[in-house]
Amino acid sequence: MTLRIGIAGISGRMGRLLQEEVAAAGGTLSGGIGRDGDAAALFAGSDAVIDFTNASTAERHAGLAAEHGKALILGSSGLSAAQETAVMAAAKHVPIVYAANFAPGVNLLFALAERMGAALPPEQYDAEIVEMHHRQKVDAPSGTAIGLGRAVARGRGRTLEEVGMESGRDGHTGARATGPIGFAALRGGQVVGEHTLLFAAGSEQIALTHRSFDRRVYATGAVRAAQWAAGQPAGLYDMKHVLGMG
Ligand SMILES: NC(=O)C1=CN([C@@H]2O[C@H](COP(=O)(O)OP(=O)(O)OC[C@H]3O[C@@H](n4cnc5c(N)ncnc54)[C@H](OP(=O)(O)O)[C@@H]3O)[C@@H](O)[C@H]2O)C=CC1
Ligand SMILES: O=C(O)C1=N[C@H](C(=O)O)C[C@H](O)C1
Repeated sequence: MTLRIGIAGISGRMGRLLQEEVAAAGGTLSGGIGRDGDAAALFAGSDAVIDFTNASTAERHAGLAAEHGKALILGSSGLSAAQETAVMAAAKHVPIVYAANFAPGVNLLFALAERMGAALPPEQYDAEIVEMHHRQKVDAPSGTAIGLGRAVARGRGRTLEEVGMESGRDGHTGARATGPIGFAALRGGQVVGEHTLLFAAGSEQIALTHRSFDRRVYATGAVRAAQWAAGQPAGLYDMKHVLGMG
């Protein structure tokens, strides 16, 4: 039997592509909902649900996945700490792939960010993350930018909360502090997604940039994650597990 995949956010930019990618991967589209849809019925009739909606809906869908015993692929960004805690609680009951970014190249960048964080000490190298997205994006910094910040902090043996985030610099900010990771978010036009991680020191700078040209790269990754997750025990996973990078 083919995997029955449901889509939450089916009329959105991602949802429209996900429909095509489910078919291309040989899955069965079990249904799709927008804001007025019946989420409980979607979960009941699916083996796995892919959610690209928004933070509060994602939290609710994590609860429904646990209740119905179904795998969940979570692409929505902008979740608060409390919402992420709720996702972690649901993942005790079902497999959940919660990925800030489903593009393979970005997941390699996460691994490189951790290595760079470990190799380039904060006393000498200021870490800055710049991202740009389309004008419709409602959250900032992007989930991917935060993921990069978390990876750099992890490389430095700390959490992002411990090292601190400096974002929205404006006016008389004073000199840059040593340690916090800087974030800048640009919004405009129809930019699919661009992220640059850079480390600046007194006498050198190193920067890595990822650009997505087509959001289909996320849809392909999310469907691949659904096929992978359906065979996994309960737990919280991300794309590095799906790609065999973790
Ligand atoms: N992790 C990743 O790789 C990626 C993550 N994203 C994230 O995915 C999310 C969606 O992005 P995008 O597709 O561009 O956004 P869109 O705004 O285009 O689509 C979101 C869709 O969610 C639907 N929605 C809103 N509330 C609910 C609800 N309660 N139940 C079901 N559906 C609901 C909306 O439906 P309606 O039409 O009824 O309003 C809308 O169509 C964002 O958080 C974005 O940051 C995006 C790309 C890649
Ligand atoms: O909203 C988007 O479009 C994207 N959101 C994700 C994020 O917040 O990082 C992933 C990708 O950058 C596109």
